[in-house]
Amino acid sequence: MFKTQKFKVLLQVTSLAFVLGVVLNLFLYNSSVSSNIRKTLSRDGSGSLSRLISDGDDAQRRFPKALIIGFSKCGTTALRAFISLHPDIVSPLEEVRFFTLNYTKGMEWYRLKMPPSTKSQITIEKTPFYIMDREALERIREFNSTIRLIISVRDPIARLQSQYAHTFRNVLDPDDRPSFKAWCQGNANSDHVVRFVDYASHISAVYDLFHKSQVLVLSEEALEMDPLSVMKEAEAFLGLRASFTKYDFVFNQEKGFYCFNMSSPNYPNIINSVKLSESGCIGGGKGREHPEVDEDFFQELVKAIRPHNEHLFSLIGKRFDWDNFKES
Ligand SMILES: Nc1ncnc2c1ncn2[C@@H]1O[C@H](COP(=O)(O)OS(=O)(=O)O)[C@@H](OP(=O)(O)O)[C@H]1O
Repeated sequence: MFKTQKFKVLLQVTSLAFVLGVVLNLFLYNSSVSSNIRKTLSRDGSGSLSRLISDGDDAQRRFPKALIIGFSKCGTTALRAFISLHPDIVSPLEEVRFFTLNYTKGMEWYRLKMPPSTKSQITIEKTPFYIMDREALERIREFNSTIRLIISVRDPIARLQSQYAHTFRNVLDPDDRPSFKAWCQGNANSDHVVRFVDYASHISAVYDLFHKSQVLVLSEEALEMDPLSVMKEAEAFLGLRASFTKYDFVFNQEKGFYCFNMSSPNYPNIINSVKLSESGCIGGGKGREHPEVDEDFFQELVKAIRPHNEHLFSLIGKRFDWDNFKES
């Protein structure tokens, strides 16, 4: 009898020790997961810790559910940066170029390029060259046929000027670089130039592969003039809760475009995931001076490009009132 009681006590003590051990282990495991997340975040700075912790510890690197696929020189950097203000968006700082240059590195390589996110957040990646590459678009469809795609377009002549300014950004002496006209005609022959700004042909390829409802086409001009409206459009398109406000953006006279308002409640969401100047503007050589275009060549470009613009407007069912194409 005495022996049985002793055995029971022993059994109870052992069970208690076992339960305590399990609880302690779970606690240690959880704190190590949290500290791993913290370390990951502080190392790559690619997400807001407070956002993740407040949403529980389900943070992990997840594949993008939305992509900004083009067009280069159409405000895609500002677009990605502004969207990242949203508390339910995370996005890698750099262009990953997975579906073009890095495809052979494999899906796991791609996933590990993404910042940690919670289940309720959406990861967005921007690589503006995807849209110019049919094979990349096919790979995206194979990756996720229901993915959301965001495309920004711009006045085609302004885009060409922006590309020229970017190409020769390090050639300071004008004698050392071709004129804008020579660059358009030589470096890239006229057909090539028209193809570069023929948004319709590239967007048609997107519509061949994805349902139109998965694709949002925005304009760089709208983003420049009224980022809040563009962000609200993107927010609705991505099915996000309404979080953008007029306090998120401030117009910077010196830069000539909207920058981040560092006092807005959403501002902490982009710290470390966007490269900013001290004034809260997007750096990286945006807003370079555009080259002059000689009048005859300008008219030639307008004539060659206008039909492609009309094709674009009928394809996407919306018009852009581009300065260089206004009928006088
Ligand atoms: N708010 C804000 N901040 C910074 N930049 C802005 C903004 N809105 C539009 N833009 C215009 O974006 C143009 C650069 O486009 P991208 O970012 O797509 O260029 S890139 O392809 O990634 O190099 C760049 O064009 P350029 O002015 O020709 O340099 C910017 O004018």
